[in-house]
Amino acid sequence: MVRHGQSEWNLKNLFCGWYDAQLSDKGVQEARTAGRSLKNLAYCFDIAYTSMLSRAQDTLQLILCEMGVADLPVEKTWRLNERHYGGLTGLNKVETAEKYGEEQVAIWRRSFDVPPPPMEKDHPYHDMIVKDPRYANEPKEGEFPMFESLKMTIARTLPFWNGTVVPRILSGDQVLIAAHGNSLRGIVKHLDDLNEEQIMKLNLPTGIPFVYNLDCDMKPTNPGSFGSFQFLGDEETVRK
Ligand SMILES: O=C1c2ccccc2C(=O)c2c1cc(NS(=O)(=O)c1ccccc1O)c(O)c2O
Repeated sequence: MVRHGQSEWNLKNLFCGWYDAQLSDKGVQEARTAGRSLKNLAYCFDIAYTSMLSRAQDTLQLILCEMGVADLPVEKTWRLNERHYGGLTGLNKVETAEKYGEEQVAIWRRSFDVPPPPMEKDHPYHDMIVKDPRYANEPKEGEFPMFESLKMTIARTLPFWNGTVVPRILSGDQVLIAAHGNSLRGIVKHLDDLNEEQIMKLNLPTGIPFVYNLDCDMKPTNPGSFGSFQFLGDEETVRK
């Protein structure tokens, strides 16, 4: 699995969520480097999954090109999208604190199930996101989020993991997932049976692939430092 490379909004430290920010130049380089390390380590995949957002899709394409397998089957799902930050989408640190106060920010930072405020109809990015043709078929009516807590994000990512990825892996396929910090947290929390505090401490670095080897009970077999995945290439700090 790999978290997308740095995006233009990561660079500006803005809440991005479902806004379709592009990769920064650094993010493009990170994705290429990830592809080269996967190629050098002779990884080969039968299928790849990614989100509906360009920063993850482009990271995946750059990786596949570097590996020389640009024609690998790819499936895209909203369930791998980044957490939806609701009304905070597009705000930076100062604007968030100004608008909601340091106290509220501190509560949000340490909460697993406290959601941000919803993205209202008059939000600058509301129509751009809700009316995007990429979401014509899904999420289904009533499933389209206007805000998500981390708990809510994990709850809509795991049905994809259990319903689509697990059968693939049990059939013997090697799977590559290019997604986002919080949707990948959901999968890691599930595989390593982490509690809420542990998963909130885990900050996956951008563009560094990490590997799970799973047994026939879908339990991780490789021991690891934090959780049981292992980073390829140099490991950055993965804790806050
Ligand atoms: O306000 C939030 C927040 C609000 C609502 C849901 C989740 C979070 C959240 O997860 C979070 C926040 C702030 C910061 N740090 S910060 O206050 O320095 C900050 C604020 C705004 C934009 C970027 C920043 O780095 C974090 O590191 C977070 O993980």
